[in-house]
Amino acid sequence: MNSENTPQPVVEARQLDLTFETNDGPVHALKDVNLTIDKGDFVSFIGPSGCGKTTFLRCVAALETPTGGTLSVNGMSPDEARRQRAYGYVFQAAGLYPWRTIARNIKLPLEIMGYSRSQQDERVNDVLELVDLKGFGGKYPWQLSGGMQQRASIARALAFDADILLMDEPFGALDEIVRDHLNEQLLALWARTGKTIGFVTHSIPEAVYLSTRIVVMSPRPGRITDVIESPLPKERPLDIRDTPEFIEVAHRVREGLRAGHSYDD
Ligand SMILES: Nc1ncnc2c1ncn2[C@@H]1O[C@H](COP(=O)(O)OP(=O)(O)OP(=O)(O)O)[C@@H](O)[C@H]1O
Repeated sequence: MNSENTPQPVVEARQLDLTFETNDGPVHALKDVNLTIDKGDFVSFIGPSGCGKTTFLRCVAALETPTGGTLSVNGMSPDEARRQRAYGYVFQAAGLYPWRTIARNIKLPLEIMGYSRSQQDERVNDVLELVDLKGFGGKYPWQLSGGMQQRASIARALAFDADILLMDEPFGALDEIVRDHLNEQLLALWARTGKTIGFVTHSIPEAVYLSTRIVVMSPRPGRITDVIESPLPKERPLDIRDTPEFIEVAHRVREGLRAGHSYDD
């Protein structure tokens, strides 16, 4: 059998639990989370506020420590995977340093890691090209639009050429037209690089348009209520959103969200 077709698990969560102890008592952010993300998957996490989407991504990135269950990333503990630079992380806000040019923002983690000047320049050129920002390395963040800044922060997360990209609502603050454009570019980047992507969103169309699998979550305690395998082809022009297949998947996601939603909050 072709090894390309054999799923290779990248993230494996089994009975994952995380309870935060707070002054108001324990908060059960994740309960019994079982999920496998395979190499090359594009997995979106969707669910109401507080259902643990960010917490799950942060566990994968070793930014939080689960209180129960097991979690492995590339067959290692999340901590080991972090030391090996297994992933890049894109936050909700672009978070670029205003006093550094775009190129020097991207270089910062590479400088800290001791990359040579020529390696840094090479990586910066490569990632700026990947996010379609060639020629903007010398600009300061304030000289770029919000969408371009968010692309620059994706470029920074790609600087190490990690196989896994974790993205926490990266386009949430952008208007819909810009978001559509970035969604298209992200899909093209994913197709070109074959990276494994974990993506948090509140938008049903965004989740359905981007993902190979959609993980629907529900709060109190934060848990997975549905995992939807997308039947859509890998090639996805924006107008795929008008097809019956797309509308059907979106409908299933909406039903899943409704089932897990309490309107009493
Ligand atoms: N460091 C923390 N200490 C205490 N409670 C926390 C902490 N981080 C998250 N929580 C709580 O854990 C729950 C899950 O939070 P999380 O941020 O993962 O949700 P989310 O689904 O990403 O929400 P949103 O869509 O609003 O970003 C929430 O009830 C939140 O208040």
